[in-house]
Amino acid sequence: MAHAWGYAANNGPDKWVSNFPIADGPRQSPIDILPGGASYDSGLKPLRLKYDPSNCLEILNNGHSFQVTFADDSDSSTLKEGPISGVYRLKQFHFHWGASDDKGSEHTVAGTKYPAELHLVHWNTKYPSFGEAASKPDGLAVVGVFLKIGDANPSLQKVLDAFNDIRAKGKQTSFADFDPSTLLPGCLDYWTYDGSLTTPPLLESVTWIVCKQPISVSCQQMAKFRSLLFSAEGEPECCMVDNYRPPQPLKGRPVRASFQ
Ligand SMILES: O=C(O)/C=C/c1cccc(OCc2cccc(CC(=O)O)c2)c1
Ligand SMILES: [Zn+2]
Repeated sequence: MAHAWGYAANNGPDKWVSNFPIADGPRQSPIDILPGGASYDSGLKPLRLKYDPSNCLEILNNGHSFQVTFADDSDSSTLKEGPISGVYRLKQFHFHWGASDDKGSEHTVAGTKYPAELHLVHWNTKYPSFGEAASKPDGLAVVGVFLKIGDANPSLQKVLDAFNDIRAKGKQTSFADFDPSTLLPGCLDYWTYDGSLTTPPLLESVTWIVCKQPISVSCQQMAKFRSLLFSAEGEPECCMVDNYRPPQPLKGRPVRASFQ
């Protein structure tokens, strides 16, 4: 029977280690990023992101978050350069958020929590598939983008407008012609470190690329995030909020900055 992990007191991040012992591993994510502790690396290249909106397939409530899934059978939506070698294909993007605006991001910056965090998940094409790549130390590259309360984000609104069809766990609907680069900040300065998936199976296969500059989200748009449900149709309604793992021990890992 699939392990029913979640974010509640009885199955949340503090309980995951019992079924996923790697939760106490040497390269777990997220982390608290200390800008003063990051070392500028002039060898780090700018991120080279190329996304094709026609690869966008559907939007899904998976009971932990919602995700927008992309066709990954060609190199038409890829991440190259930055801290990685080779070509990584975009598989999906999703978010983590809080019950209130004072929390919700997974990574934090000198202890500062943002109300939400976007993850753009890419897999290394030296492996045959996402599933294969997910178990390799250089298998995945996730671009993290913080969301900060401000003006309404028109690009994000296109995603939120699909929520009525995916309110409950397991619901999905087609979602086409969306360009995820419209969710990126204007400045692509980043921090990078070796980490893991932030949900079970917590595989230590992620090169994290966390953008320094946040994108904007309005209070009303944050309320729309919180209208989703962890629960499936016919179950007692449970609002999808606080679906974030708190920062994990750095355990001596270097954090590099692409900027001074
Ligand atoms: O059996 C299952 O429920 C899942 C199996 C599985 C098997 C292999 C990989 C994998 O990845 C899930 C995933 C993908 C992308 C990001 C994250 C973490 C996050 O939310 O940032 C988790 C999941
Ligand atoms: Zn995530």
